[in-house]
Amino acid sequence: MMTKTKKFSIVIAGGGSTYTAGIVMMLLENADRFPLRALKLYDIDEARQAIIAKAIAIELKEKAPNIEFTWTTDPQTAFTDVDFCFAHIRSGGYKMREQDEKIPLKHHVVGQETCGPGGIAYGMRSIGDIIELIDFMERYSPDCWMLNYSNPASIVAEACRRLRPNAKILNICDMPVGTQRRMSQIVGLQPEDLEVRYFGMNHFGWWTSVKDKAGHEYLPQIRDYVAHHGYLTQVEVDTQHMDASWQATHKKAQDLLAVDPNYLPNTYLKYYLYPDYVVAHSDPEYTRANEVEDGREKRVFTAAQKIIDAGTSEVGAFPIDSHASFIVDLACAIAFNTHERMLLIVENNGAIANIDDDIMVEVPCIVGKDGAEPLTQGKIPLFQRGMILNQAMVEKLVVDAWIHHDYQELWQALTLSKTLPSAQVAKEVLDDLIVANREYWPELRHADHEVHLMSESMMSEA
Ligand SMILES: NC(=O)c1ccc[n+]([C@@H]2O[C@H](COP(=O)([O-])OP(=O)(O)OC[C@H]3O[C@@H](n4cnc5c(N)ncnc54)[C@H](O)[C@@H]3O)[C@@H](O)[C@H]2O)c1
Ligand SMILES: O=P(O)(O)OC[C@H]1O[C@H](O[C@H]2[C@H](O)[C@@H](O)[C@@H](O)O[C@@H]2CO)[C@H](O)[C@@H](O)[C@@H]1O
Ligand SMILES: [Mn+2]
Repeated sequence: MMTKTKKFSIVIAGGGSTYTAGIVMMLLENADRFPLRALKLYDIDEARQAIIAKAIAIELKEKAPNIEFTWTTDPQTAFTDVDFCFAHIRSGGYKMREQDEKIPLKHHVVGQETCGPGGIAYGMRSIGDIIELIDFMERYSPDCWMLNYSNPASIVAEACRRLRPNAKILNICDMPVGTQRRMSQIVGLQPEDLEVRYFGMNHFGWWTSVKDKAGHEYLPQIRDYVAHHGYLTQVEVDTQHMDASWQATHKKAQDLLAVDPNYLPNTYLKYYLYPDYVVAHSDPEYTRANEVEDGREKRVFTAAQKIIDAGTSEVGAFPIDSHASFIVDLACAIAFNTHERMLLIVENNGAIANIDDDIMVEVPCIVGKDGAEPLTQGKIPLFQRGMILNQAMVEKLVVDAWIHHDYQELWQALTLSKTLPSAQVAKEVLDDLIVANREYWPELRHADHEVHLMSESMMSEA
């Protein structure tokens, strides 16, 4: 365990991310509990990262000149002498997110960043990149911890479990944090006043209890609210939430709750429970990738350029992404052995009693210097168990396909996904995704020719 006086060295992988500047500002705000001696940005896109980095350099010179700040595209420089790696890379960038969303929609199938075929395509791009980051970290700073929130977190976590089982990596998502904040507004408390029980996988789970520290259960009250309004609250909690598409997602939770009124659903279940509704309400010519390019990305890069041009952040400092303080909570839990309770993506090993041990689940964990210890959530009902087992096998098939370079396994993954209506449509979507991802995916081998022909003739008979 580290002493409270220790100052940390961190590297942010994906330095050119739309989130980097807000997270650096958040780190400054949290400097009293998580002091920094060095901060590095690492990215493979030198030009993109340089815009964010030069602006941050100006801000840090004005606000925290004692932090040694550098940016680089060289892995050795980036990963040497670091205590934590915060990883938020986007393999393939917004150009490929757009393809993940638009290709399935062309086939009248859900087109989304982390769910359905888009998430599978993104997973096939991310696995190799995250494994590479882990290897850099282990080579140059073997004691370093990676706090990963690069998506698709669920597939990435399963790939890490398979390929780097002993790596010091914790996978975390901000969705439960954000929704818990909405729940706290619904009941008139602060997020930190609430303690939850939750089970599922990333972007795919249910709250079974929301209590205050005295043990009062708010689930019924929140359920009544969500049944009428979804998670829509009146307070502007952060700018990302205010985009109309996010508001619609929070509102749709009321229809998710209707399917099982016992538990509070994760908003992204809409992609699995109402895929036809999602497709009908999507614009195949203008998806979330375009919204972000025209919104968050433009805002962040314009603000950075303004600071660079003026040579001072007085023209408009980056906003603090206070929402991201959960990353500091996680880092502190490891650094200071705080045993904080947080929702993380971990190997099940009995946490959910009636699903397989080797599924990567999202459950409350106690976090300390050795990592995360999942808290048992007991047995779950048939409906959720069926949904989880289905989705878990989809994600396992994706990782199998990536490891074996196997077309058949990837086709099976898409076929199994609740977001696709048939093996035929799954094949058509997959074949288009393969063309679009040629630069990023391993080249997939087709199964034995005879078996393949047989399956084609079986399909034409049907
Ligand atoms: N888990 C969560 O809750 C959560 C929340 C928000 C965002 N995210 C994820 O954070 C990531 C960043 O999102 P964004 O919208 O800011 O994307 P972005 O495209 O703006 O930033 C990602 C950066 O990663 C860089 N990059 C890509 N591949 C890389 C590699 N192999 N090594 C180093 N850098 C690489 C890109 O060049 C880019 O600068 C995405 O994966 C997104 O899905 C996760
Ligand atoms: O469409 P984007 O790029 O704006 O967001 C995609 C991410 O969505 C989730 O994060 C939400 C979070 O759930 C919400 O509480 C709020 O803070 O906004 C975030 C979006 O910026 C999701 O958890 C991430 O994994 C996605 O990358
Ligand atoms: Mn997430």
